[in-house]
Amino acid sequence: MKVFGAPRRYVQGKGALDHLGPELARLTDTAALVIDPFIDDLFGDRLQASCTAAGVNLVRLRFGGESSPSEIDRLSAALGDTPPPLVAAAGGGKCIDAGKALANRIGAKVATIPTIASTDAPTSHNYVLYDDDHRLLAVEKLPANPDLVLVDTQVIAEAPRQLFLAGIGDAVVKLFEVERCVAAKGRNVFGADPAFSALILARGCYDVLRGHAPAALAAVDRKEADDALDLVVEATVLMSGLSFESGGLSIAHSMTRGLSAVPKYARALHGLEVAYGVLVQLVLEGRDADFFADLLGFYDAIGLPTSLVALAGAAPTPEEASTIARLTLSAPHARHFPRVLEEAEVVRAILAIEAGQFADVTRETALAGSIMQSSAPAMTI
Ligand SMILES: NC(=O)c1ccc[n+]([C@@H]2O[C@H](COP(=O)([O-])OP(=O)(O)OC[C@H]3O[C@@H](n4cnc5c(N)ncnc54)[C@H](O)[C@@H]3O)[C@@H](O)[C@H]2O)c1
Ligand SMILES: [Zn+2]
Repeated sequence: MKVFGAPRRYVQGKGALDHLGPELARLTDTAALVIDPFIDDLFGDRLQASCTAAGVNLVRLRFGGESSPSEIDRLSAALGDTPPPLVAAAGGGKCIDAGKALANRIGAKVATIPTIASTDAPTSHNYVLYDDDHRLLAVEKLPANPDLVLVDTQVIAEAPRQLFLAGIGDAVVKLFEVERCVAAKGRNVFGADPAFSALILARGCYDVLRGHAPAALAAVDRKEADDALDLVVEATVLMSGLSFESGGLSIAHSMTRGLSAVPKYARALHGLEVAYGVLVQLVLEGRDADFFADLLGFYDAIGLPTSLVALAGAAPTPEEASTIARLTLSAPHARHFPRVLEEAEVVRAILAIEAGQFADVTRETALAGSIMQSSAPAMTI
């Protein structure tokens, strides 16, 4: 069976925050709002006013900083005995995930209001829980994707550039991962067959980023939403999220399992880690020199990392490269590749990239993995 999941309604534009009230009024007359304290100070009163004008009673809860069971206990207790039928969350990925966890706990609908375009949390039906020491505990699932995603592009334009760049990195890899998952007949995030629509969205996402990411970053530098930023936000928040959930993942996201186990890379932003990780995937796929010249030109133009030195300021030791390769291959999405990968070839790819040898290693691994050409049914658009 193939499954395609998506939010019920997506609203994006300059000044979208002022539409929160009318949008929530379509769903409920009472809502809780889990809100990043920084965002509450800037926009909390404005969100409250929009809801009051639309007849929606909004209970504001300031987010404590971690998407953890103890934080969900605290937020849930603050709502008392009559929890609202909808939980909205305004902030970064952690705050949104805490809002989703709270909603799941009390059986409420979900609305997300991302204030940075850095992750796929706003549209997905997943949420990530950590313990109070910031260690990953679990990835949980909501019964459905959010009922509403509301994105104010001016808020995103005023947020930090590096988080916007990380969102671009997380989105640019989706085409290559969905292609591999589809070709390998892998499973998407719903545990089902990938939907062809997800591949089309991943292709559209990639094309938007290649065409408009530099101009969108310039808009972030000016702190002013424009048409380029508008398109890129739709790609990084909506298209990226839909394409990975319904299309599936591959080596690029599997690399985060290896990178997060090596202290010098563990603190890098997720989107920058996967932007690097997809280079390892593409070397293993056997892409040619022209392909890399084109893609690396794009990376250089916008500041995405083309090596681990660029990601975190230090090259891996051979032992660290082995650790990264071993843990990467233990990730479930690593099976979404047309052949079974050996640890040694992943290590070779990692070390070759540090030496700037993208296409040299390509020839070697392409020969070693020649079954890839014959067993991968190409899905072209
Ligand atoms: N649910 C999913 O599908 C999914 C997918 C990817 C990642 N995640 C999760 O997302 C989290 C990471 O999210 P993130 O990268 O957004 O980081 P984050 O949520 O930690 O936010 C980063 C910082 O940005 C600040 N911030 C938020 N909006 C701002 C604004 N407009 N201007 C200035 N600062 C602002 C926040 O206060 C915070 O300090 C992780 O916990 C990860 O597990 C979830
Ligand atoms: Zn991601």
